[in-house]
Amino acid sequence: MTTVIHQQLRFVIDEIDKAIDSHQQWYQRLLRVLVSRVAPDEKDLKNDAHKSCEFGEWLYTSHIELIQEHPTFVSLEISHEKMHRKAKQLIELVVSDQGIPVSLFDEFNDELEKMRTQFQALRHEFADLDQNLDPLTGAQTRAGMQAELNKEHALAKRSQQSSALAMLDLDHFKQVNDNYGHSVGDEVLIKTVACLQHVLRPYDQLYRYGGEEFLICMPNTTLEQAEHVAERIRSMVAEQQIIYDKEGNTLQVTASIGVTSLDPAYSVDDAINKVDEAMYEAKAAGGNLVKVR
Ligand SMILES: Nc1nc2c(ncn2[C@@H]2O[C@H](COP(=O)(O)OP(=O)(O)OP(=O)(O)O)[C@@H](O)[C@H]2O)c(=O)[nH]1
Repeated sequence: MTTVIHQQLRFVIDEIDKAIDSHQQWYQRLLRVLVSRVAPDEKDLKNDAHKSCEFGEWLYTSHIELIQEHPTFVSLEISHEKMHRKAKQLIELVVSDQGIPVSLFDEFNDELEKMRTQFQALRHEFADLDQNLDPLTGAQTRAGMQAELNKEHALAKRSQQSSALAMLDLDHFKQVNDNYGHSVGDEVLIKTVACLQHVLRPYDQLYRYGGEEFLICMPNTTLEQAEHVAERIRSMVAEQQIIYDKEGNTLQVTASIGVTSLDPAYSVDDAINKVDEAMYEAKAAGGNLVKVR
């Protein structure tokens, strides 16, 4: 699991690096066309020039969930296309021996700058994610959690959108370690995160909060929706069969899950306390339950 996430993140980071590099070279060539009037590349004069550059070819054929719905990637896609359109206009003027209005050149530069900034922001974000992966499960560690939750909290405050938190703790996990061994316990943790990642959306955030405790942040999600997600997770975890020996014998585990909203009226710490209390309420009521606060 970890390897898959790590590889995906590395792949996206490499593509971003290549895109930054290839656009830098592309920009140098464009300047030669605009200043020294050398012949332009035919690709840059096409209406879909943004799809023909190296980055465009990758972007429009890639099916990586991680980037498809990412808000910065969506903005990047827009500024990248706009930038190529402006470049096409500049080249057309030069080719037809006309002067370039300052306003058009400024507009082109603005889009280029926007695109570069978005590339850098994405690169940082993915590199941070990669660095903060829990080596066992592939969930995020707590390292960047507080900052991310603060960001989400501020966004919820500004946009009036509701976000939700869930806390999941495996029931009687110590017994799994005691009865089947630590490596089976590890396998249970890996499988639990796989369940979580199967149910969660790409931009939900999943943190390993403690040994067998996970915190989930679901942006743009109502309390009711979050409860529904938690219920799906609970039943999926409970149904999962975990093989614990060579004969293929299996064990099952259950989880207690608390849910609360990341309410702008309360602090992030208050929300974490509330979701923790809800999780303990589920545990106290016998486990394998979802409780909402
Ligand atoms: N295999 C494995 N075990 C871990 C890891 N991290 C923590 N644990 C174990 O998780 C267990 C947690 O035990 P408890 O806190 O008593 O929780 P519990 O047995 O689930 O009891 P309840 O939460 O009350 O249901 C301990 O035995 C830890 O050693 C890990 O990375 N791998």
